[in-house]
Amino acid sequence: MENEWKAVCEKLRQGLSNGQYEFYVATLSFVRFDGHCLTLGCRSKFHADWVRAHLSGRILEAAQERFPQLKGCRFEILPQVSEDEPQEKEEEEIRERPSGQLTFMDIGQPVRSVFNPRFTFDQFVVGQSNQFAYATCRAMTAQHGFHHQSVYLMADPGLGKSHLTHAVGNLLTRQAPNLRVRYVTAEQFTNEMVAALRRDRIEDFKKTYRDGCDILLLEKVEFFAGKRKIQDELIYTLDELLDRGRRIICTGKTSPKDIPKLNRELRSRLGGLLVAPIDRPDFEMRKEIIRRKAAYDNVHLPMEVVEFLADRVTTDVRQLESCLVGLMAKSSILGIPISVSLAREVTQTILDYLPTLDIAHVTGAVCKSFGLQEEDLRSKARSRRISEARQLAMYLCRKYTKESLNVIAQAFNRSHSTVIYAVKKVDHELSRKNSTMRKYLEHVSRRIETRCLDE
Ligand SMILES: Nc1ncnc2c1ncn2[C@@H]1O[C@H](COP(=O)(O)OP(=O)(O)OP(=O)(O)O)[C@@H](O)[C@H]1O
Repeated sequence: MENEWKAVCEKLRQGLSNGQYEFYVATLSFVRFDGHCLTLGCRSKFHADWVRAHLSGRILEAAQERFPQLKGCRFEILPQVSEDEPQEKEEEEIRERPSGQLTFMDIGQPVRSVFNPRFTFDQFVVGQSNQFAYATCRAMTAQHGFHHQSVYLMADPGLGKSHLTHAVGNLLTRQAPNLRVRYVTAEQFTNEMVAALRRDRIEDFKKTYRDGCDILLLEKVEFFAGKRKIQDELIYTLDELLDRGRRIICTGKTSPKDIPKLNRELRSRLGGLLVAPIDRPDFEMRKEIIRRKAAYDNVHLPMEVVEFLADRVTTDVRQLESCLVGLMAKSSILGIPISVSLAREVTQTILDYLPTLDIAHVTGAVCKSFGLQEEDLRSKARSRRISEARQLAMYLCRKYTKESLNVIAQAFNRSHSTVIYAVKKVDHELSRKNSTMRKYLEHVSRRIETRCLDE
């Protein structure tokens, strides 16, 4: 049975960030499976609460593949026993403790909704980068709205496509329980169709999607690339739905025209939806996202920690969330307060997929962004543009590389006190409202991080 649980963990690993997996799933222990209920052990109430709030649906779904007949899961908070205490004593203590103190039911019932309860409009932070996407999704849920256009949400991973799609699903199923809202990923759609073909039930499959659906939420359409037969079926389904005035949300990482191996008709159907792009959040939005997510978990974060995280994690919101989750977990599990130094430790671990950067990476990215040559940064030139670029480069070398102040100073042909001054100056500029330095920083950081990911 434990091996079955290990397989479930592997499955869960695929959908989670490293941080979430290591902190929350790898630390769960298999306790028992009684034929209907899977009991898992947690290390603390925080651990159990968090898993319950965030992972319950996923765990149940993944475990049902391995534990047939599984109806629900139960979480027990395992007592922290020192290693030299005998096993029997531990078991006896557990038996003696009133059950209410030791365990609490979690998932218990089968999942009622496919929609993640955390993904609501209230929990979605709106800013310049996602305003239009938010508005189009909101309009879709307006009860007396005149504007019910179908939408194609387009964004890089981790920027909120699923969040908005689930928010529509959550709200519509609450507002109008009789509305048939069908949520499916392109992969699930494909699997269902293949299974229907195998079982000679393709007519049922078509009915489900064409007749049994008022709103179709279809995620990650790039999965259809190269799957001709599935694409043909999808075209008919989309046509039927749109002809009947049904609403559709599709999501994808790129514009439909850039999805490879998609047939022309499907490309044009998807391209005909209202395309709503989502861009990366800026610094202020990232701060608000962190604040709101921490507040949701009833965790107070000092402002300097919020700013540290928003500054350090610029790639996507999922990454930001992983760092926050890791930070809250580490603080709770170790029983130490949340601080910038703890945040630094956690982000380092979580972001260490970024290869170690050197000074050349950083100066290369700065020069590209500012249209300068590397010699300009080392030269005596003091024009405003070169000075700003040089100071930013020094600041980013401190942020991204492990080099000492002296090594950085030498690389720029300067003294180590000049580097300290540059870092302070950039910090000061960043703290100003509407700081231009912040824009430069975001631009160059993105260039550096994207380059890392490509390597
Ligand atoms: N504007 C936002 N406000 C609050 N949370 C956000 C926002 N954007 C993204 N998130 C959070 O970031 C995480 C990743 O978002 P989501 O799963 O929606 O990304 P996605 O674009 O669907 O990514 P993928 O293409 O990898 O599936 C989620 O936990 C989501 O709640």
